[in-house]
Parts: sequence; structure tokens; C-alpha cells
Amino acid sequence: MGGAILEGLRAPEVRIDGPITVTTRSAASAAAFDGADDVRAFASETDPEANRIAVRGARIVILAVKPWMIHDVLREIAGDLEPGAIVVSVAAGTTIASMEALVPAVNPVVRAMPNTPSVIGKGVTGIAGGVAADAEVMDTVRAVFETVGRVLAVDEDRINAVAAVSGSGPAYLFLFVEEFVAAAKRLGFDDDAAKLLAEGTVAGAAALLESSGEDPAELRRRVTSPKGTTEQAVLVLQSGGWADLFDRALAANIRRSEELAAG
Ligand SMILES: NC(=O)C1=CN([C@@H]2O[C@H](COP(=O)(O)OP(=O)(O)OC[C@H]3O[C@@H](n4cnc5c(N)ncnc54)[C@H](OP(=O)(O)O)[C@@H]3O)[C@@H](O)[C@H]2O)C=CC1
Ligand SMILES: O=C(O)[C@@H]1CCC=N1
Repeated sequence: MGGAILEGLRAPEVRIDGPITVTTRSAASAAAFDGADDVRAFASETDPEANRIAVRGARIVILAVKPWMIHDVLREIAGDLEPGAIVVSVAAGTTIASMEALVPAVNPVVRAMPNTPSVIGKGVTGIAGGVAADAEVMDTVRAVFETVGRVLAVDEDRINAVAAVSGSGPAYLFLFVEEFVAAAKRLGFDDDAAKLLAEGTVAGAAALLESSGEDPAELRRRVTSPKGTTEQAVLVLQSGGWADLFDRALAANIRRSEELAAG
């Protein structure tokens, strides 16, 4: 996820004050930035000081390690944070209070829940601020994530729901595409043809949804000729109990965030 945000931040039209410093665990991941003039990268496996060096002088520190690693990384960097530096975590299920307990009170903590379309500037990110995150801090964090898409500010008690909808949402759509391609193959299309038809349709329909500004129900209506073919397929799909399926899937997602928060 950190890489997706970084890709968005590195887009030519985005202007960042100062250098972007990246840390990774492996030297191999850091080596991907060799020769880059806009990013410097350090690997913690070869430089145990990497994270501490990286945060020195930084106005914003974005943590994008796995949820169960966030607290250890915060303990590691807390003493090197600049006073007032904003700490942003994108981790699922890691509460603001648990992070605030590990950093100086002068460092505002913000939780962000982005998604992977950020890599092409079409991300959706929910943000929620802690006690020291005043309006200026939230505007700054909003501006960072607006470089990679759209931003919704929420109270922290809604962040798990944001994760369930938009954070994980791309995976649901990709699962749909996988199933759609597989169904096309079962109709006799070879792999390439099935992908062309099914993936091309999803990409085109998503672009149409975005560019038309129309409600998806209206766009669906325009495909569904009365007494036509689409109608028959839609009736079958609607009989599958999607509302309940989605409710259960999102509830399971939120439950997992709560488990992660509980440790
Ligand atoms: N994937 C997604 O769609 C989303 C993920 N998130 C959150 O993003 C976080 C990361 O998830 P994800 O991107 O899937 O995880 P990945 O495992 O893909 O990425 C984790 C990154 O952290 C680096 N890393 C690991 N340990 C350290 C360390 N000690 N110091 C510095 N860097 C380190 C890894 O380096 P290396 O490359 O060398 O292994 C890797 O680049 C999670 O907390 C998740 O909840 C939030 C929203 C969406
Ligand atoms: O699966 C996860 O835990 C992360 C959080 C949201 C998307 N991916």
C-alpha cells in the first residue's frame, strides 16, 4: 500500500516540498529506487537505523507496515520524530489511542485508510484524526492523500467501516472479475478471449460510471431492454441474495479489524 501511495505522490503533476524518504525491510525493495532523484530509500535489513534516519526532518511520517508491526515501528522512531511531525498510519485495526500512547504528545496521529487504485491517482482514502490532529493537520493529511485520489474525513469509529467498503473494496471487484472471466471460459472462450470480453467490460463499465456521473441503477436500466436478455441474467443474479452476502462480507471485514485492534 505504501508503494501505491508513493507512486501517486511521484506523479509528474504532484509537487512535494522536500525529498521523499522511503524505508523498506529488504535491500531488494530499497534497490528499486537506485538512481531515483525524487526518492531516497533505506532498508532496515541492511541499516538497522533506517527508520530512525528516515523520520529525522520529516513533516509527515506515513507508516505502511503490517498492523501488528505498527507499535514496534513507533517505539523505534518515537525519539527521532520532529516536534509537530504528523504520524499517519494506514494500518487496518490499529487504534489512534494505541499509537498516541507511543509518540510524544506534540506529534499528531492520524489514521488513514486508502486503497490500491491510489497507484493511478484514483484512490479513495478515509482519514480520522487523534487528539492533537487539529484542522490544519487534517488539511495537510487530506492534501497528501488527495494527490492520489479522493478523501473522506470520518470519526475514528467509522474507519473500520471505511476499510470494509473502500480499503478492501478493490479486492471484491477483482474477485467479481475473476469469476466473470471463469464463467466466460466455461462458455467456451479461450483465456485471451474471456479476458478481453469480461475484463474489458468491467473496465469500460467502470469508466462509464465515472465519466457519465449517472446512477448505476440508471446505467443498468439502459442495458436492460424490457423483455430482453439482460433482464433474464439480472433476475438470476438478484435471486442470489447479494444484500445478505455483502452485509456478511463487510461484517466479517469489520470483525477482523476489531480483532487486530484487540491484538
Ligand atoms: N494492501 C491494501 O490494499 C491496503 C493495505 N493497508 C494497510 O497497509 C499496510 C501494509 O499492507 P500491505 O501493503 O498489504 O503490506 P506489504 O507486506 O505489501 O508491504 C509492507 C511494506 O513494509 C515494509 N516493511 C516491513 N517491515 C519494515 C520495517 N521494519 N521497516 C521498514 N519497512 C518495513 C516492507 O518491505 P519489503 O518490501 O522489503 O518487504 C513492505 O514494503 C497494512 O497495515 C494494511 O493494513 C491499508 C489499506 C489498503
Ligand atoms: O486486507 C487488509 O488487511 C488491508 C486493509 C484494507 C485492505 N487491505
